[in-house]
Amino acid sequence: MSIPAITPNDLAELKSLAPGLDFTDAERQAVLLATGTWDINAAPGSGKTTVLAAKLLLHARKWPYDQRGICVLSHTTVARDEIQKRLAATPDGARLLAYPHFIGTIHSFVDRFLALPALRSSGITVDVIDDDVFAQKAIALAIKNTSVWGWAKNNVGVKPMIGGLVYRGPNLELDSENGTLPKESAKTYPVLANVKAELSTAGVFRFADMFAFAEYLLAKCPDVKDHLSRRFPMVYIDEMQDTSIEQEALLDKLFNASVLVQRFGDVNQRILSSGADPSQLSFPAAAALPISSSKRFGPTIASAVSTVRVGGAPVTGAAGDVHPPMLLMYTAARVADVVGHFAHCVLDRFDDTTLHKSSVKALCARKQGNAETQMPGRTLLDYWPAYLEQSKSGGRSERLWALLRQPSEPKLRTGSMYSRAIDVKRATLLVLRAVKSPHIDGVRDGSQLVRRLTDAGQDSTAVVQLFHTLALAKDLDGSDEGRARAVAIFYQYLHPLFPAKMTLAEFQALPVFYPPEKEPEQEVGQQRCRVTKDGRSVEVEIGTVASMKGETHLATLVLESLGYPSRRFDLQVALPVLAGLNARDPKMKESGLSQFRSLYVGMSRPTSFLCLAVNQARVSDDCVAALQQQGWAIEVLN
Ligand SMILES: Nc1ncnc2c1ncn2[C@@H]1O[C@H](COP(=O)(O)OP(=O)(O)OP(=O)(O)O)[C@@H](O)[C@H]1O
Repeated sequence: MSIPAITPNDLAELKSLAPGLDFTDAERQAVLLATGTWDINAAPGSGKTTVLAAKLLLHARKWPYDQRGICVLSHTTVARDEIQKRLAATPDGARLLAYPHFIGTIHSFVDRFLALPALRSSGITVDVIDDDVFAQKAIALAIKNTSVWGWAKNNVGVKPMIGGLVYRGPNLELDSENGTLPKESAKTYPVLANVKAELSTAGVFRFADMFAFAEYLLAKCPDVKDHLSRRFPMVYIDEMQDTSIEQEALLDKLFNASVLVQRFGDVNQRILSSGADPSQLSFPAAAALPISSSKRFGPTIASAVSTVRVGGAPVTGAAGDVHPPMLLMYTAARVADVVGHFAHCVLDRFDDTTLHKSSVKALCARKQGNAETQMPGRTLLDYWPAYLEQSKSGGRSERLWALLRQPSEPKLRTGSMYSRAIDVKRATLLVLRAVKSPHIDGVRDGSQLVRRLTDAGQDSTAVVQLFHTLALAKDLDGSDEGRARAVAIFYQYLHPLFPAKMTLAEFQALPVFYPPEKEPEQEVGQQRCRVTKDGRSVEVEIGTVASMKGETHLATLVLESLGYPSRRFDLQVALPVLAGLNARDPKMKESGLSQFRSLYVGMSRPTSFLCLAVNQARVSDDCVAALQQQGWAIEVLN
């Protein structure tokens, strides 16, 4: 089946189809004109999605089939929406948004064309496909069985394993995404198999189940592959670097050799699918087409970013240099001031008009971890102790005063009683843990507290009263007086649960009650730091590298972190490479390479100002001198 080629004449039309965008360089032209199956390995800020959307626009103008379409697959709905938005801007492009074409995530493609038909043909109606919902229901069902309940009580890994129950492969074999199943001969195995079967009948699934049902259909009906290949003679895949080995294996089974597949991605930005060995992935093919120039930043940032790449050609900067990059060295005692200091540097460099138009962010590869023997600068929590992402997996705050904070705005207080209740229960659990109460062994979640105390024959009335009191109390966290009041409240209601002989003075001195490191007014939110200087303000958003993938910032602060499992500090290893003192170890293990890829993503976000923060104890004088010679600004925070 022939697909009309895009010609140099078509490219000329891009001037009017995509005004303001520049596709005149040889690399972008080669990608736009490429027919056949190709990989496109494109640098950060090169506008991968822009080139892909331009190519689709040109296809749309001459697409000859009304029963056969173009299939565009992405990983995230953000990328899908971006492509759809660009196509919707022209009448030709808008035609690609409907039958016979498909633009969507790999998951939605698998659901629509394979998994849901397979389930329907087995008489199963889907109620919900959601990992969290599944996990909750699976655990609740499984622990009704006394053997499982007892097992889960003694082993913290059991519940996540049950929550992760999933089907794998064409034979729908039972497995778990979060742990190892018991042996089939174990008495708990049939219980888990029944839980999975029961939830399947009720239509409750995990996302990954859909891949297994897709494989099931492909094995049962081999002609599905030919059918899909006829329907979609041209396939584009965006964000290819984030494809897992399982997804890649499935994609291979979907289309036959007649289909032209073009895959866009950046091998250096592969940071989401952890655990897999990237060398097993086929992207990018040896003969990939490059787009090596970034439209985001200038040559200086480009050269810094290039030094931490793990493969491919160096990125070049097609925009202009704005400010020299900066190395900010801090002493251990000042680690919590790094973000604020960076904010001052930003205020010194940019006017208010520029600041209003764009974002300023601080990012770190690692959110939290326990490596107490190492010097600060280990995780995001060292730099910004208030940072706690309420992650989907249900991780909750470990900081007492953040949990007890009541929004000052009455509007925000109404309707949030549920989450307030969760927070005060968690706070109570933290206090009972801090006193080493003998009654809370194995309690991991504040909401289990009352039940577990009752089961243990304790009177939990006072604990319930404490929850009520804390939920309604105001201003407990913001001042010494408020915090003293909170400590007194805890003591009043909880002291019967304390170990014998604990005095009030000992209780008051517990580290759990230490005041927060930052004054609350400096914390705009858990993930924002606002700094005011000479009447001007800037807000720095704080997050992990993974949460800021794909973004463009005005200024970016990259915070050093300790890798796991490498147990090495990312910038400590990377700075001598950046400074040109030594090359990256060619035998570096995957754990180290993944840290370099995170740095690559983080350092390639800013248009105008890149700052790297590192503990002064981990940088050599030679390194500082070499960076200075390259034009880097150096600051010390001590
Ligand atoms: N062809 C182009 N001409 C002019 N500007 C462009 C072009 N392509 C992209 N840009 C601009 O360059 C910047 C970076 O683009 P974009 O974020 O799409 O790149 P990306 O390849 O997705 O980056 P990353 O992989 O780092 O997330 C944006 O400000 C975008 O508007």
